[in-house]
Amino acid sequence: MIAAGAKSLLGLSIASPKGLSDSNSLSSHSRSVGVVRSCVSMDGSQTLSHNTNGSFPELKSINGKKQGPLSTVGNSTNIKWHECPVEKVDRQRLLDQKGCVIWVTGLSGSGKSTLACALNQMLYKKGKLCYILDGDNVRHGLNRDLSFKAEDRAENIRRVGEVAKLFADAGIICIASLISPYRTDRDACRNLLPEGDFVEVFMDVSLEVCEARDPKGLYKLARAGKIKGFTGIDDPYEPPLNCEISLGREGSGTSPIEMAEVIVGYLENKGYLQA
Ligand SMILES: Nc1ncnc2c1ncn2[C@@H]1O[C@H](COP(=O)(O)OS(=O)(=O)O)[C@@H](OP(=O)(O)O)[C@H]1O
Ligand SMILES: Nc1ncnc2c1ncn2[C@@H]1O[C@H](COP(=O)(O)OP(=O)(O)O)[C@@H](O)[C@H]1O
Repeated sequence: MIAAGAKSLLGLSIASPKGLSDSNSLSSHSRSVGVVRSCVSMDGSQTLSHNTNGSFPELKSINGKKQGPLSTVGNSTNIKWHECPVEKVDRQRLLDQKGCVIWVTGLSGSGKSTLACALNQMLYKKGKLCYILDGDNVRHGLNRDLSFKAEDRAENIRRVGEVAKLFADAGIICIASLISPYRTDRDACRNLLPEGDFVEVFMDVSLEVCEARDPKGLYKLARAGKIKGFTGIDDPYEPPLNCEISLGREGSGTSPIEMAEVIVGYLENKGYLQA
């Protein structure tokens, strides 16, 4: 409970979540802060306080850190990374889990979305916070400008990889379920994250099975030439060479729940279901 760790520091009252790391403690930053008034949240607990004029303390002035150099990243010039005293490790303690990305790749109809939902439900029941980035869904908004030609698929994966990285940094278990047909695009997402935090899950389901399922009728349209560049029909799919988890090979008889259990077991073993 946030109130349990509330700090009163020379007039600066900061709600300190259970286990806020000492290295991030705000106590040493309190000197330059003037008169402040605490906020009391709905449950009566004390939260981050603000100055009497209503503004929150200026973190830049209380940080007292030297400013780093300006950078150029892509087309963004003169930009600077801003640090915050509340870091990933603190968010993870709050959630009692470790942020990571479960990247589910496979043909259309291989069961990516079904698995993502089953996994989300299973982790939710264990009190773990997940968020699903599903290819179909993300293309309804953030990536609505992208087509299915190779460079747009690459941009689709790049953006989702970056968003997934932010979710992982938030301490959340992010499940990204996209066809993501190209190895280099998936590997680029892997390389955005610390070692171990990117778990590639391959839905190893044959084209024949996916086509027989055809829940949206897209394979039928692709076979009829009404959809061009459909993955597996007239567009490539490159299966992973070194994924962490491979699921769904015919004959294994794995249901979505059994598949989700495999991933939960993996996360438990690797320590991601605790801070
Ligand atoms: N040409 C073509 N090829 C493959 N898939 C197509 C295509 N056109 C539309 N769709 C629908 O889009 C869904 C896949 O989107 P993704 O963002 O996951 O694709 S990709 O990762 O950019 O390749 C995919 O959803 P899933 O069936 O859930 O995989 C399809 O419903
Ligand atoms: N493990 C499974 N075994 C049998 N059928 C499945 C399994 N997972 C999903 N399905 C079915 O296959 C179809 C495609 O699943 P879906 O999750 O939408 O795949 P994708 O997201 O990869 O396109 C759906 O009709 C779904 O009910």
